[in-house]
Amino acid sequence: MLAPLPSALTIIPPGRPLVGRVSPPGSKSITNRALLLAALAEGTSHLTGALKSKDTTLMAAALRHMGVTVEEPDATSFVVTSTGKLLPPAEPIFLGNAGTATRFLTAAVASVDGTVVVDGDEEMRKRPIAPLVEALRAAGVDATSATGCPPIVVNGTGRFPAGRIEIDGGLSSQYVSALLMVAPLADRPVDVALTGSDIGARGYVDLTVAAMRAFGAQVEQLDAGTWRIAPTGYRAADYVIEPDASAATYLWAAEALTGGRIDLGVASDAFTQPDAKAQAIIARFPNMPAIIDGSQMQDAVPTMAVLAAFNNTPVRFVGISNLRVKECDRISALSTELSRIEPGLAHEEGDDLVVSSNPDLANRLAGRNHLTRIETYADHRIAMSFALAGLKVQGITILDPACAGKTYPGYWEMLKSLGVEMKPA
Ligand SMILES: O=C(O)C1=C[C@@H](OP(=O)(O)O)[C@@H](O)[C@H](O)C1
Ligand SMILES: C=C(OP(=O)(O)O)C(=O)O
Repeated sequence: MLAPLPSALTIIPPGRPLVGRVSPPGSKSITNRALLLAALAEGTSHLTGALKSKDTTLMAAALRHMGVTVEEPDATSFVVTSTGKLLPPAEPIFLGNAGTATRFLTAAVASVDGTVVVDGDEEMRKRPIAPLVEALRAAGVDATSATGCPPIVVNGTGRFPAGRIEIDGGLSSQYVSALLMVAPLADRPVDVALTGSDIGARGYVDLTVAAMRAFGAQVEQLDAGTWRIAPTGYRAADYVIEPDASAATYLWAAEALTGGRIDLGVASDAFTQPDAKAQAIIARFPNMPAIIDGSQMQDAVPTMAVLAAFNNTPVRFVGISNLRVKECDRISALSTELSRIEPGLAHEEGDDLVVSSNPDLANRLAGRNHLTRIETYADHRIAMSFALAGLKVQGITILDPACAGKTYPGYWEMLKSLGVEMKPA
């Protein structure tokens, strides 16, 4: 048994194709949207296929602190009962390093009648939220953040302001999703309009609109950068959450790297999440393209970057500057940790990541008997993606493997179920 997880885990390359059936957990993005929308709806909503992980547990706990009943009848369901109004919590709401929960709630609590402090952990306190706070302020919400990052203090009046609200989603699409989701609570229509640069991962906004509609919202897209939201509020719903596409990328990559066959029980074209686009690129391994634009599948970049190290030809990842403000600076983390496996295996060029690639990497490093200790920076995706390198290279040792629990608590057990041996280091 791996539980409790050790402080470091060495992956033993299986030396054979990985074959088996794995059900990825529910989508983090959709679970945290559905939890919030159910909390803003009057009545009881049943969410099934949900993710239970650190990020969704923190969202559920925050909603409970604001008067919502969130029950957990089994490992993949939430039953949410609400009056449709969030109440002021007795204490600051703590959201760890959950970007979705922090950004979505910062806007949602503008509908509370009272003061809410939205806070996160040390890493979250470095992740920018100023564009969202500024947009709320310009719309008339009393929201402040001393540092441009959490904590944020929101003094709500019990009503979200109607009218036009402008937002620069260049740094994070979550700001746009956050405003869209609170908008049906106004007493007149709200137009959410993009300013400045386009949003990176537009697919996440599409996910938001789809979830809003499932909970009764009326959203009209006026043009590429403007959405009009009717003052309908939300109604409770029974909502099925699809599996997590970002989690699926590790399985697609494990399959590609080992020449295996892993049945996820869901076709790659059945996902509505943006990261599912990575499947077509991963399927081209070991002939992945020379340039990969990661802007529309940002959370899949760590997976593809580690895979690229074993590709036939070098890969340059472009359109990924937002990766610098995720759980850690992922461009720097990927470059540093790939180069720990072999010096020069990756480097940064501006905000691009260039992976030198070496199809013979596993053979070249085969005789090596020392451990390569991969720093994971409290970032689940760095931990999970570098475990893939351990399927081919001896001695890959993942520090703080428990950080995978942010979105995929069963990750190490899943690898074990496919026959991958791991030992504490
Ligand atoms: O809306 C969402 O569910 C998400 C949007 C993306 O973040 P940004 O919009 O900050 O790029 C993504 O990286 C994150 O994991 C989930
Ligand atoms: C960036 C991520 O998460 P979030 O922004 O929701 O913390 C992620 O899951 O890769």
